[in-house]
Amino acid sequence: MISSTSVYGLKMQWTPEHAQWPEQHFDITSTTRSPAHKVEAYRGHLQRTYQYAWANDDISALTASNLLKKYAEKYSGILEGPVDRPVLSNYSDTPSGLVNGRKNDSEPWQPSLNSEAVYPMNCVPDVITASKAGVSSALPPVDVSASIGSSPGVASNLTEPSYSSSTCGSHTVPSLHAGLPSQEYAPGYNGSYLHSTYSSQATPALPSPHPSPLHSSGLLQPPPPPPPPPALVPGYNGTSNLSSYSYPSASYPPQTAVGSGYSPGGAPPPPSAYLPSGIPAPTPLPPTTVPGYTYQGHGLTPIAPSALTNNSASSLKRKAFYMAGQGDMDSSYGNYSYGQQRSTQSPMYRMPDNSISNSNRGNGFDRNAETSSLAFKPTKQLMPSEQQRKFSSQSSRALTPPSYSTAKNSLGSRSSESFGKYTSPVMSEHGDDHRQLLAHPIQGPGLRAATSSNHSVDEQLKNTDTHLIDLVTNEIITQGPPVDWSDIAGLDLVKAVIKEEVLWPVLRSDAFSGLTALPRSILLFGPRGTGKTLLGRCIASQLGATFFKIAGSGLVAKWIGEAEKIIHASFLVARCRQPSVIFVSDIDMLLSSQVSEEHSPVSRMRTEFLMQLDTVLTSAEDQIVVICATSKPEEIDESLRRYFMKRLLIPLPDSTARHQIIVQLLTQHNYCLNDKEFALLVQRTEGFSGLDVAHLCQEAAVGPLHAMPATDLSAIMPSQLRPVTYQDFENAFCKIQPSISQKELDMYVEWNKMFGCSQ
Ligand SMILES: Nc1ncnc2c1ncn2[C@@H]1O[C@H](COP(=O)(O)OP(=O)(O)OP(=O)(O)O)[C@@H](O)[C@H]1O
Repeated sequence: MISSTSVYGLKMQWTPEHAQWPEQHFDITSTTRSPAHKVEAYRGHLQRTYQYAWANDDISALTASNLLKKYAEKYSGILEGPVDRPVLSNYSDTPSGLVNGRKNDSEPWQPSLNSEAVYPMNCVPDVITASKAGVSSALPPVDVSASIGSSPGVASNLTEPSYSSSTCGSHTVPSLHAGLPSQEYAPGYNGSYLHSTYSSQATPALPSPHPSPLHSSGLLQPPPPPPPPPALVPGYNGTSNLSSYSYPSASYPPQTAVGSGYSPGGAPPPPSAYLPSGIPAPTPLPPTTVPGYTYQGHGLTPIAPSALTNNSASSLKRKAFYMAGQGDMDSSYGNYSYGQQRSTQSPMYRMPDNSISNSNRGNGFDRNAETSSLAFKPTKQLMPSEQQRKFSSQSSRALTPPSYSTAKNSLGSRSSESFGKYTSPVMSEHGDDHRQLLAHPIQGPGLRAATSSNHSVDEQLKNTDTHLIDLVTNEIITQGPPVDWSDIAGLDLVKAVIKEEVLWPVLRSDAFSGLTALPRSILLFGPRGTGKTLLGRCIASQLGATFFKIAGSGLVAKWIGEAEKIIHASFLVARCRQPSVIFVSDIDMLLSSQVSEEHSPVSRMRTEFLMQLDTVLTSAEDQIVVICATSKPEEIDESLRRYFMKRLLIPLPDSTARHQIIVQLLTQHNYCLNDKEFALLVQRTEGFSGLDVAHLCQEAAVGPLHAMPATDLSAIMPSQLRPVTYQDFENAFCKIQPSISQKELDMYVEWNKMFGCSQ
């Protein structure tokens, strides 16, 4: 319903077209609206919206008239005021900008809803009074609107709506008075509930910053507060987020256990930038204090523990698990706390301990797993001086394997301590001749040293029959020129295995000490005369060991009554002459499964041998290697094969080895053979053992002698003999035949497949 009334003689009729009045009267020449103009247009839009609602309500003409009169008086007073102030404007710009409503977009746009831009309302009553007194003429809406330009709603609503309806008035009034500060508020009030930081825009949806005059006069009931807009504050999600904070109430007990900076004395928390003015910042929950986890910040006081949430409790449980259960593994986290020195107990920071026992030194392997853990201990740093001296001094007497020549000086040597450790002082004290024979010819000064560990051996040696010692010294210990690897033709695979698995564990017992199954006993099996004994001598030479050669056949045939004692004495002396290599040929004579009589000499001999062998195998300190050889491995009791950790087949020499053997043997003589004849010799010696080839060469070498008249043999010089020719070998072949049958060879191959350790 459109109502009309007459106010001061003016016939006014309100129509919706009035809402478009600002646009009709503004001097809009530019198509690009200034910010001010945009705001005014938006305000006009809102005004029209609410005015339609108001216009549809029935109000009395008297009410409309009174309201219009009242507003006319107000605004006429303002217009006639002495100072042209942007009271009603949302702009804090110059008046010129207010008048034309233009503002360049490039110019800074200042919000009006701040304390500086709002004109104090204490001047309004004055101007109203002055208006009542001197100005009675009603101003046309045009003039009023022009003066207040930015408030079309006011200009077009000089006739106050009825406000009888609370439904529409509740929204209309705030919009009408958005820029009208009330004198009921303090001058400093900026008209906003929000902090000045966030009140950058005025929006109709905002709750009324202050009650309208109609509210103050009781004409209107205070409208229910509208819900706050969700996006009033950029980056701040309304009040919903605020609810998640623990706003301390007035009675909130002061935090006494928070660190500095959080007002431990109960002072109010500093205001937060994201909170309205006057509202203290939410008191942060005190950080949880983990038992055992000393969180000590720099300059912060300890934080009292608080109840743990499920998540934090689970996290602490995991941390406690790692701290307790896996402390050994990664205790660097669990045991480490701020302000605490890194513990040396942690393997991560554990420094090499030079005070570890000698048994753990030098080999790079730490037997004490509990203490070593994951720490890497450089071998060089932990190599004790005594170990270095031990192996550096071994070069004086040990022959290093040729292929390991680079290690010869550093590793292929033995110290005097190692020899002296097991050298019996009895030999030097008593001065017995037979005991002096026990001394190794190249053993050196180590014989004069003695340690407490060999006292038991010395006592046993004292109690041993001197006859046995003499026997061992004269018959068992074999002295001779050292044998080099190059002296053994062929057998490359066997030699490599022996070097790797027999020699080095003895030469570097420290490095191989962690292994429990060191091959201290090996079995060489194969045809006779293939170099088994030669290998034994070579091993002893490379180790610088005393070589004990015990012939099983001789024990049984020659010393059957004393075989048991001879074996005992041999091992006893071997312990005194370490390192020692005990070579037992024809071991099948001792370990044959055919021995059935329990208390026979052979049985007792075997028992003694196995007992001594077991002692060697279980002793970590003895440097004794037992090498047994047999050409009848199939006769060894199968229950005793386990005593030999390595069972190596020593086959017949191949063509290359035979050629090498022939050359080696002929170099001692004057011979005349071309390559073709050498090739024929190699070919014709197929199936010969090394010993057979040696016999062939010996037979061929005596050919020149056989050609000499018997009368000249007594006076002829070796240089006068003719050279050995191929014809001599032809003659030798008539006498020397292969000693190994094909059947035997097949047996070795089969046995090697079943029990051998090499192919
Ligand atoms: N591989 C070889 N290289 C050089 N010479 C060898 C080789 N094999 C055997 N001989 C010669 O044969 C001889 C006998 O060798 P050796 O005694 O080592 O054989 P064996 O296998 O021990 O014999 P048996 O089983 O009868 O004891 C050696 O002195 C050597 O001259």
